[in-house]
Amino acid sequence: MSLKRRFRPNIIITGTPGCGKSTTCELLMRKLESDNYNKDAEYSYFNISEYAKENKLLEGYDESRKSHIIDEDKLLDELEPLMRQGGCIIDWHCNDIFPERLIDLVVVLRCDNGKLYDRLNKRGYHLSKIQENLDAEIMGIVYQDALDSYVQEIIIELSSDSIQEMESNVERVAEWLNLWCNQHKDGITNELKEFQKLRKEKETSDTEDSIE
Ligand SMILES: Nc1ncnc2c1ncn2[C@@H]1O[C@H](COP(=O)(O)OP(=O)(O)O)[C@@H](O)[C@H]1O
Repeated sequence: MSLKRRFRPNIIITGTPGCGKSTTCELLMRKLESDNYNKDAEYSYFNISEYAKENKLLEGYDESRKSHIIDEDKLLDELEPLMRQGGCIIDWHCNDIFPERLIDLVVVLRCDNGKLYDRLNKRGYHLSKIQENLDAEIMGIVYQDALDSYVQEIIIELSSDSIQEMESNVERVAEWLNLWCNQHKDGITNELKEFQKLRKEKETSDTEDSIE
């Protein structure tokens, strides 16, 4: 027996590499964990590149891109049960592999090309890899992937060119999480009551069966 509804939303923070996904997620997690903004908040952060490496969800290495290839089937097998419970903050440049029913908000971070060049150059990326990412950002590939996979209403594009913008993005996402929890509170409470009632009835009938 399991609850149909999740208690907290699942969100994807996505964008071209270098747009600021990890930094934004770290700041968001710190906000959610530290202040009294939402006492009930319990969120788990998944930096998918790291998570896939740690959990051996890789299917190879792309020598030309100098990056690991993630086994998406294995990744989904691992993540789905966790996402069904809600409260997952997913950090990945790919956003189109997750089932629509499990995603509540997709945040696409965008970045000015000059700034993106500086960030990727600082990271030591080869020029061809930098160019590939700059092209992807200009063409809005990640945003288009999101539009192809989810309804437009749950997708927001946020500029992340400066620290001030990143801080304001974190505030907005945290507010949205809080709002979602408030809006779904009644439905969840009712379902939880119903769930507990059904579980109690089942336990009682199991006990009666075992006495007979
Ligand atoms: N909004 C921002 N303003 C200034 N610097 C940023 C911003 N977002 C990220 N950075 C810097 O850019 C670099 C790449 O950020 P990161 O979060 O690792 O990007 P991603 O996870 O999208 O690859 C880091 O050095 C980070 O400090």
